[in-house]
Amino acid sequence: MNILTSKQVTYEYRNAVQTVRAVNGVSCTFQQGHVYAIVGPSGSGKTTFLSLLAGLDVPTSGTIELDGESTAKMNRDSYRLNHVSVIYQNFNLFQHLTVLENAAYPLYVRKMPKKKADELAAEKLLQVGLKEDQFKRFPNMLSGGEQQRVAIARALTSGSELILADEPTGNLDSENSRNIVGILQGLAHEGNRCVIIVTHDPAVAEVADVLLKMKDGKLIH
Ligand SMILES: Nc1ncnc2c1ncn2[C@@H]1O[C@H](COP(=O)(O)OP(=O)(O)OP(=O)(O)O)[C@@H](O)[C@H]1O
Repeated sequence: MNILTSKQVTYEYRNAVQTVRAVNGVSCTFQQGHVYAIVGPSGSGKTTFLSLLAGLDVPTSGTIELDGESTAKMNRDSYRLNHVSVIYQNFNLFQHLTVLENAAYPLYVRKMPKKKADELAAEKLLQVGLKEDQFKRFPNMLSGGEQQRVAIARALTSGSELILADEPTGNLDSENSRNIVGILQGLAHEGNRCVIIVTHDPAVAEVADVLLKMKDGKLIH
């Protein structure tokens, strides 16, 4: 079943001197239960397209629909909170919260009792290969790859039906990378989520159910 649809989506970055058309008339559909990899050369518009799907930016023209309803008509905060989980290239962890609190954050927002939220978050942190003695640390006391795994654990606790990830294996060694790819694949195939990954990593592209190739802001076949 289609969960997300991009219809003729275009996005332009504009400033006083120039306009950059980063995404140019992209139409495609995304289904639950599938892993999608968006690949393409640097500057081809992958991250911009992902941020449009995530509701972080609004298309200059065209529409993005969730279950047939235009996201432009929805409250953007509630779209992001209730439907989408994003794993950012730069992790976007809260520096003043511990590793455990970062992973549990989506559950705190949903008013789950702290003890239960922390238990669930701990489970996800262990799943992505973090160790219990790291749970009370702050993000700046972890390596880049460890921070990336905290960001992935946070996406796992959120339970969102859409998981969008920008280079989720970018800072990981091959063993951790395989583990994360397996988790993302499991979320799609067993958890029936829709997983969309922007990647330069051939190992990720290889396991994707659908490969979307971008060039100069367009999807190519
Ligand atoms: N804030 C911005 N202002 C102006 N132009 C931008 C901005 N961000 C990105 N661009 C331009 O938009 C185009 C698409 O960028 P985007 O980051 O989406 O590409 P990408 O395929 O994700 O690249 P990479 O693989 O290097 O991360 C590029 O030409 C880029 O220079």
